[in-house]
Amino acid sequence: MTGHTTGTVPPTAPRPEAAVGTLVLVRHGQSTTNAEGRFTGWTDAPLTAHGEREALDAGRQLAEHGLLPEAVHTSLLVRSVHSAELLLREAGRSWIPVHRTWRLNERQYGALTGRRKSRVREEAGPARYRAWRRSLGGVPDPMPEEQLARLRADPRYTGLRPTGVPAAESLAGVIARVTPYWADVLAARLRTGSTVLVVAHGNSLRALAAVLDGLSGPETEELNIPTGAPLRYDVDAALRPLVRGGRYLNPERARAAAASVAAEGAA
Ligand SMILES: O=C(O)[C@@H](CO)OP(=O)(O)O
Repeated sequence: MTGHTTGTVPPTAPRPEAAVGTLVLVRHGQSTTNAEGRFTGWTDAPLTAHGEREALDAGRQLAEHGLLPEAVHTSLLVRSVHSAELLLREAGRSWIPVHRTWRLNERQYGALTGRRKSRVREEAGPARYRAWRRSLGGVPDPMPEEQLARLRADPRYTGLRPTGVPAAESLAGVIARVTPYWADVLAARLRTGSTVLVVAHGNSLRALAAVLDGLSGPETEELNIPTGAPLRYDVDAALRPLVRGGRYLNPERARAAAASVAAEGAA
């Protein structure tokens, strides 16, 4: 594994003039369940070798663009934690402060957790499958009790009491839990002129983008975020993105990969 060492530390690139802070969003690298085409949600799935390479590559891209974060925010799920570690090692920024929160966790996919997307689509039909997967309000059936009890007993979720781990979530629910983290933590850091990195999940990042860009329901439904592709948002003093939707550091790769995410389950 390579990494930047003293002497090869890349320079910080200047921000566009109107920008106050920079937010970089990265979805974790490919996980084993992504590779198998299964819903993952709040379960822990390790990165595949390909996913590790994606995380390293994201770190290289950040370094090449002089995008050097001053802090990183991850979920409590290991695919996000490990991706951030690999990325930061490669970017020469392993030493920056780390903040972890359940608010950035993937959507709780309830009864769909662990199920093959193609099978669910076949059983439920494309319209219900799409509503569960991409609409704002679609909530899958609750997670079976035993599985939910195990998740609720996980020490990493002690901080969630008294409301507890949800049995299933809609994207609107994810937006509701991500919004306070945006307003109280991320926005506050960006206002001080920081470059802030968030390494999280397809749906928690869709939620964050929906808040940042003020996306409509249909726009949110169309949004798909590929693994390991850094998405840069420069924000002005009112924390509005200078470019709506942000800019992928590698737009061509990101466009193709987002189309594959959208098509998951249909092949
Ligand atoms: O399975 C999941 O938890 C998510 C992200 O991988 O899937 P989807 O993209 O279908 O929302």
